[in-house]
Amino acid sequence: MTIQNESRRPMIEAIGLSKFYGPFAAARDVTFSVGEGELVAFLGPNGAGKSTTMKMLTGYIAASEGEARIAGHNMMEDRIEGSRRLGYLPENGPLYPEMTPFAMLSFFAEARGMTAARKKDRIEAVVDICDLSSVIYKPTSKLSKGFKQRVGMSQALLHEPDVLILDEPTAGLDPNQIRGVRATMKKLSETKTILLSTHILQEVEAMADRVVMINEGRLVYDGDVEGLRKRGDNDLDEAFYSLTQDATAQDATAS
Ligand SMILES: Nc1ncnc2c1ncn2[C@@H]1O[C@H](COP(=O)(O)OP(=O)(O)OP(=O)(O)O)[C@@H](O)[C@H]1O
Repeated sequence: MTIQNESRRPMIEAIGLSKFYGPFAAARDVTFSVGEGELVAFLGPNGAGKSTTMKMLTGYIAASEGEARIAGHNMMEDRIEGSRRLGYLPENGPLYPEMTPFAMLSFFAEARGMTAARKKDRIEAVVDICDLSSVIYKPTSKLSKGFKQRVGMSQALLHEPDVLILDEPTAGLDPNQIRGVRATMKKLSETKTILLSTHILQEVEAMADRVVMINEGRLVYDGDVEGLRKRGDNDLDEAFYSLTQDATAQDATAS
């Protein structure tokens, strides 16, 4: 990716997002944006607040404070328009595990008001992209973790969104499956804006050229992979360690 973020149209915007559960802040004043065509890794240890922030960005849960925008649409006030542009892979994979992938994709295509011809085209397209042809008539609950993730991905891609928010798309997969999912995402990143969460550093190195990192609900880094590496004496593991020690002491700007 050669264009700097500043010159791109913002497609995913977190503007001072906070989520409180009683006195506990799962996310606190999280602000960042992802420009058109960028693939950004959303990094943080378990429990850092990645899923919570992604759920606010997609409009799946309401923010306690702040605003989420997708392609310029406020996801609380204008969620339908924003959702037309957005594909979301939730952390626990596809909905409706008792359905077959074909039944689920048909259901979502109809719910989105697709014509019969478009429904057929789009189902064929996502079955091809996600390599699902061997399982489309098997109940999703009976599929391997890798196939379940791909079913979730097919649902996220069905309406041809140009923005993708993917919550740990490689979680629980074996190395071959991870390779497949990464290849799919690299291909998708040629035409789409992608935010993907992970707590795996190799994933960041392999996929993204920008990293947004949170710890204990707060943003602790927003910059390129090289800048992150420098935070840890040229070692990503070290950078991750130091940025997750004391969230309140961190400077959230890139070096
Ligand atoms: N509905 C809820 N009620 C209370 N606490 C919650 C709720 N949802 C999330 N949390 C807490 O908020 C914090 C952030 O959770 P979140 O799932 O966003 O983290 P994460 O970075 O996605 O972690 P992981 O990588 O383990 O999925 C955790 O401490 C979690 O227990």
